[in-house]
Amino acid sequence: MPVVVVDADKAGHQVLTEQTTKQALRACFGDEFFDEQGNINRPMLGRLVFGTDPESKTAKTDLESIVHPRIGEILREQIAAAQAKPGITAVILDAAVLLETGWKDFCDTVVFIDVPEETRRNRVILNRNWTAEEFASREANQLPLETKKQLSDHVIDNSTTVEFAAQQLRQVVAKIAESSAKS
Ligand SMILES: CC(C)(COP(=O)(O)OP(=O)(O)OC[C@H]1O[C@@H](n2cnc3c(N)ncnc32)[C@H](O)[C@@H]1O)[C@@H](O)C(=O)NCCC(=O)NCCS
Ligand SMILES: Nc1ncnc2c1ncn2[C@@H]1O[C@H](COP(=O)(O)OP(=O)(O)OP(=O)(O)O)[C@@H](O)[C@H]1O
Repeated sequence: MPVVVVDADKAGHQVLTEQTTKQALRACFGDEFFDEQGNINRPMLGRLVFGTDPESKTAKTDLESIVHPRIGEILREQIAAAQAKPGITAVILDAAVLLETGWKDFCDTVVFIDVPEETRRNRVILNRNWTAEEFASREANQLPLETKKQLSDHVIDNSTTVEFAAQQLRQVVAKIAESSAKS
């Protein structure tokens, strides 16, 4: 089943390398968030915006107001490019903040990937080198998962293997493709 995945985290990283964004971020956050080559220090910015300091919330709002419009543009472009490819069954937009940002409007259907809290925490500690605190603060900065789940059209259980989750995803994509072929 040919699908294209558009990754919002990747688009976010790309935006942080663009000159216009870097100028706006330097003006907003200062030189200390850049290394000697002029690249943004992502871990440092992450610590600020997902931190417990009183200024963290404002910093996150400032960061998002700078980067989200441009990320949205890139996502739209990537989705359009994927749709133009021959033989594509679906385009999957992978975005943690899909509902918060309104990027949901680029989609026909919203799929929630369901994983118990302890498993989620263990996976990112193991694979992303996050601490339990980093995991908690990222999630606390998103809509509550129960809300995300309620606002979604489909739920996929990813508590076990990637293969099992992929199998469910294939079924969801087939169902959507079938109903859009009918309409
Ligand atoms: C703060 C930044 C510099 C931290 O970079 P870092 O490499 O540590 O994280 P990365 O970008 O890989 O994101 C990893 C995860 O953090 C969470 N996260 C990232 N940004 C946000 C956000 N604005 N709100 C809530 N959670 C977020 C998501 O679960 C995401 O999948 C970076 O995340 C960023 O620029 N965020 C703003 C853009 C954005 O919203 N990106 C997420 C698109 S889904
Ligand atoms: N079924 C699975 N078995 C083992 N590890 C998994 C499984 N599914 C995902 N992971 C791992 O869990 C971590 C988080 O998964 P993933 O990046 O897909 O989540 P995400 O919801 O997109 O997170 P974020 O929104 O923060 O990017 C990754 O390191 C990934 O490799």
